[in-house]
Amino acid sequence: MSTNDTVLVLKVGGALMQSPEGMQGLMKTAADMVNAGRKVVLVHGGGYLVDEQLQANGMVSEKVDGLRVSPKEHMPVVVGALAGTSNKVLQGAATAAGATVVGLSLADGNLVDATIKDPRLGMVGQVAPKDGTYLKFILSQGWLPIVSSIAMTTDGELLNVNADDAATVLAKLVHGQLILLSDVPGVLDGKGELLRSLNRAQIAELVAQGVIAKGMKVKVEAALEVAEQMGQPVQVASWRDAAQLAALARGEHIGTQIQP
Ligand SMILES: Nc1ncnc2c1ncn2[C@@H]1O[C@H](COP(=O)(O)OP(=O)(O)O)[C@@H](O)[C@H]1O
Ligand SMILES: CC(=O)N[C@@H](CCC(=O)OP(=O)(O)O)C(=O)O
Repeated sequence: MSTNDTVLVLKVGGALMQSPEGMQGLMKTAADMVNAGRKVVLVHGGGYLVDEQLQANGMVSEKVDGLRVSPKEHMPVVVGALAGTSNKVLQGAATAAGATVVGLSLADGNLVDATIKDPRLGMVGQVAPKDGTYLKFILSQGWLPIVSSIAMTTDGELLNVNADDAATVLAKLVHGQLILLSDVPGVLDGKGELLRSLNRAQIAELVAQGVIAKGMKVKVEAALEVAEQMGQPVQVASWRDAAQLAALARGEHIGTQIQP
């Protein structure tokens, strides 16, 4: 059961940063919740900005099954875009909305164990929960942590973690309620209609049919893993819709429920 003490882990994708109104609406919702005593962790991507910055630096980037192949020489740009610009742009918007913000990454405070996921993907990280002390301290102060998906190996090598996976690991770390917010209202069927609820078998069928693909495949798989591990549904919804955000603040279910 979710209570006022349950940590809400909200993940936002990179498209949010391309929408000033979307960003303002989401940050107002988050800041109001925090200032009302809710514990909220904001985890973010920034895929669009990574694309833009790699291109501006003359680097060609490709994704395999929704994951960015990340050669070592791309990492300074990737880290700059995610842990730098994206994190600070979001911090600015949340500060303006009235929250006290700590901007950090998965590499901070021993939060996660990070290793290379698959050498064929380069410096893409796979993460597991490690120590929640730092995050819980930030939350105990009534502050809003905004976390980028850059992680670090024990040897100090920086890794690029898909932001849906980053949100997953933090939800597990604090046993929080996970909500993945994207630029679509939720998981859509072949006709573009919102699917209110999905279980493992239904997801497998939609993936096999190619209806759930690309970034949504990573998202739904991450959501299913958390839902099953924690025995509670994970929501996939949109940051675009003010009514959905208001419902979210009231603790109502929005978008698609990925069922355990
Ligand atoms: N069945 C589906 N329902 C909704 N979106 C889908 C589906 N299949 C693929 N997608 C794509 O997945 C995108 C969301 O994933 P992604 O781009 O990774 O979002 P974010 O950057 O917000 O994490 C949608 O914008 C859409 O283009
Ligand atoms: C390994 C991997 O795919 N990393 C992602 C991290 C950012 C991300 O996930 O951003 P969105 O949430 O906006 O898609 C990337 O480089 O794009």
